[in-house]
Amino acid sequence: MPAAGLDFFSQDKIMSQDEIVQLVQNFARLGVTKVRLTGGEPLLRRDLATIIYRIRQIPEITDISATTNGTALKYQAKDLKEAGLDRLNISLDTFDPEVYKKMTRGGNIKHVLQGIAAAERENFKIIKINTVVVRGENDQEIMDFINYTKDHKINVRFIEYMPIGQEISDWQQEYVPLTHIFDECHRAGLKYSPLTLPGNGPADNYQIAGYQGSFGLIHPISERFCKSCDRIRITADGYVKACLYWNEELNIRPMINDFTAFKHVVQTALDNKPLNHQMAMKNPQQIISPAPTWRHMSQIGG
Ligand SMILES: Nc1nc2c(ncn2[C@@H]2O[C@H](COP(=O)(O)OP(=O)(O)OP(=O)(O)O)[C@@H](O)[C@H]2O)c(=O)[nH]1
Ligand SMILES: C[S@@+](CC[C@H](N)C(=O)[O-])C[C@H]1O[C@@H](n2cnc3c(N)ncnc32)[C@H](O)[C@@H]1O
Ligand code: SF4
Repeated sequence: MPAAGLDFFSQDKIMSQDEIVQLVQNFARLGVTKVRLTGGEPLLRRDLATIIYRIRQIPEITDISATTNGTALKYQAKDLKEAGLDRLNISLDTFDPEVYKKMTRGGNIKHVLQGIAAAERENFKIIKINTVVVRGENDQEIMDFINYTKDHKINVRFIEYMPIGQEISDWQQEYVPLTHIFDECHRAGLKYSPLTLPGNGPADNYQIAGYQGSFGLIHPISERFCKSCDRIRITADGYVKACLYWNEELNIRPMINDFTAFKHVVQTALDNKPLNHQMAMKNPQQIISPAPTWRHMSQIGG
């Protein structure tokens, strides 16, 4: 979220429930089997559970997950599970209330911890915590997160800070290579082994012997995973965004009820998708320019 905040879209600008469900049906016809509801903040949508329930009725969709900041989860975890949500990823970058407040620009960590506890009670297939490691902010807490996995059946994923949007100018100051986490484990004498978990994302997962939970590394910068990228993003206002780092967006909202035109837009977005984000990293200003479609990470959803 940028320091200056963001305006909420007006109601007519975001896709309706029927449009979202039809959009997923179209993607199911094109072979998509997995859906993630992210944000913005998905739990701000009052009809989220109904959307999940309706997506659950699409036979081709075998995996429904959501990524949330967790603050409203204590009220909604049960409904989301009952609606058919399989998996939940919750963002938590720190255990320190003051650092949390600073990193989230005013958030209250108590609500998130209550949300995580509510989710744990609901028996989701898996709960993951997303922790973006930012130099000088939370990189001192890596062992706290590792230790958290001892008694929590949760997968903590350390994510390399990615320069998206305005943050791009100073990203190297914020960035911590994730090999640092292995160093910390070695220093603490902790032995870890690789692990396979439910999920479709790019994380490499590990578990420390005897711990209930596990940890994962998502390293878009130090070790690119673009070669295996099979994700396509649709923004809340109905644009196809084929790559996190790519500025191009195609408006698919007008084609939702015209499958041939819909398919054509998806194909065009995929044809135009960059091979990888190397160029963006090398010379970001050239690629991610403040074009009309330019968005912050908090608007794309990861
Ligand atoms: N550059 C890049 N980063 C990604 C991509 N997918 C996920 N990430 C990073 O990983 C973070 C967590 O992603 P989530 O959307 O919570 O889930 P995931 O790990 O991809 O998916 P699952 O493994 O299915 O849980 C995102 O916020 C991004 O920082 C990708 O395709 N490209
Ligand atoms: C952008 S948020 C959107 C969903 C939801 N509002 C939330 O807070 O989880 C999705 C994920 O993106 C990750 N993220 C945000 N900014 C990032 C950055 N600059 N680099 C890498 N990951 C980032 C967060 O950890 C979060 O888990
Ligand atoms: S192609 Fe884009 S979205 Fe896919 S992994 Fe690479 S940077 Fe991420």
